Amino acid sequence: MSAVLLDDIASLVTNDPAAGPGLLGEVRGAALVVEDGKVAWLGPADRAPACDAGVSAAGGAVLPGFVDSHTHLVFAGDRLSDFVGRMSGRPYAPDGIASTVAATRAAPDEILTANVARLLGELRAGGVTTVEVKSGYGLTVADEARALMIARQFTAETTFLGAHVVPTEYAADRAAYVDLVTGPMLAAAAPHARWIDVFCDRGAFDEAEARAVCRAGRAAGLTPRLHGNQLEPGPGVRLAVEIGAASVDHCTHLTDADVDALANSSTVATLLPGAEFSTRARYPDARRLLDAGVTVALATDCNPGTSYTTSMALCIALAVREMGMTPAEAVHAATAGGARALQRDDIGVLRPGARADLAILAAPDVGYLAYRPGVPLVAAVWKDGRPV
Ligand SMILES: N=CN[C@@H](CCC(=O)O)C(=O)O
Ligand SMILES: [Zn+2]
Repeated sequence: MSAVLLDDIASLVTNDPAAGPGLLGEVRGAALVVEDGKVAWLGPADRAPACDAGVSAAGGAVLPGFVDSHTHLVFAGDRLSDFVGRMSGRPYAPDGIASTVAATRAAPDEILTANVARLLGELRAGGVTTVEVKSGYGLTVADEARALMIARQFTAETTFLGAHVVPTEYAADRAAYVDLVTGPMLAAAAPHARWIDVFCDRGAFDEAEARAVCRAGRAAGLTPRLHGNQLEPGPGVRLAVEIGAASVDHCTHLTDADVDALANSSTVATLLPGAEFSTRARYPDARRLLDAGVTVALATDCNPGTSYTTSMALCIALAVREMGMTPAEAVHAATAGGARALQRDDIGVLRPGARADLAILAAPDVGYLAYRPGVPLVAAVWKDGRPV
């Protein structure tokens, strides 16, 4: 296959400290060569090798494609009325999930598949090149397996979230539902999933239930990741660290002990500011986590209940404006941080041998993603070395 030179890059974010200074490993006045879907070379433009073809970045910034490590894309219907209620002061509660479960169970495969495709198109247009997708709005053996099979058509990063909430038909017997999730539902889901997740929070699952779900998932070959500490301080972060989860997501209400535990672990803290925006909740304190040495990721949490956005740029802007991150830290968290949360080293970075997944901005610096909030700055997206 022929080599393609991407030239006229004002600022190239590599996330590779060997390539340039700072957290982002930035090269100014750069070029990048793509071959066979991978990065073959990058560096100052005046040292670029000759190539068969060339593309101009038109003086824009180029960065690794965003890695969205937390989404719930397989659903039907919407929850606009919940959102409107919250904007008038009603608090978020997980019981709203039941209405999305009902709509999702009733929807034919074609509707769910088309919905995922539409949302993935939005994510892609906004610069996301890798996406994790959870089940969790089926909550029966057949509906959870179906959600994962649909998600698998689009991504290898699929997550079994049968333990999202206890569905209404099991309200009188929670233990029976945990048995279902850790038994027949897990058996049906595992062939279609890489990860297992559990919502460990008020109104969802307690520590013992969450531990049982994670243990069963690990025994079935899935790696745990958790929703934790979204609604109140609780056991989620502690449990995630204890079991060696890849990531604990939300992290809005943390104790000093939680922050210490994360700092001394390999578990990533994935922050989801779209959820705080759309539930009018307090934002997580990213500064506190970063200063303690915790690895932080940013993700959209795209779902109809708490965060119906596909815009990673919005998440970056909120992280900078509301959570104490610098623009560089937020961009790093949305790229390299997401890759860490998915335990991937071939994405979230641009260096020779990495996947040529990248976004080209109609702006000269990635700081513009926060500086110009709400403006669609992603001019082009390449996945595996090809414009998409
Ligand atoms: N918090 C748990 N799950 C989703 C919300 C699901 C919903 O309300 O539909 C989240 O990550 O925010
Ligand atoms: Zn979630």
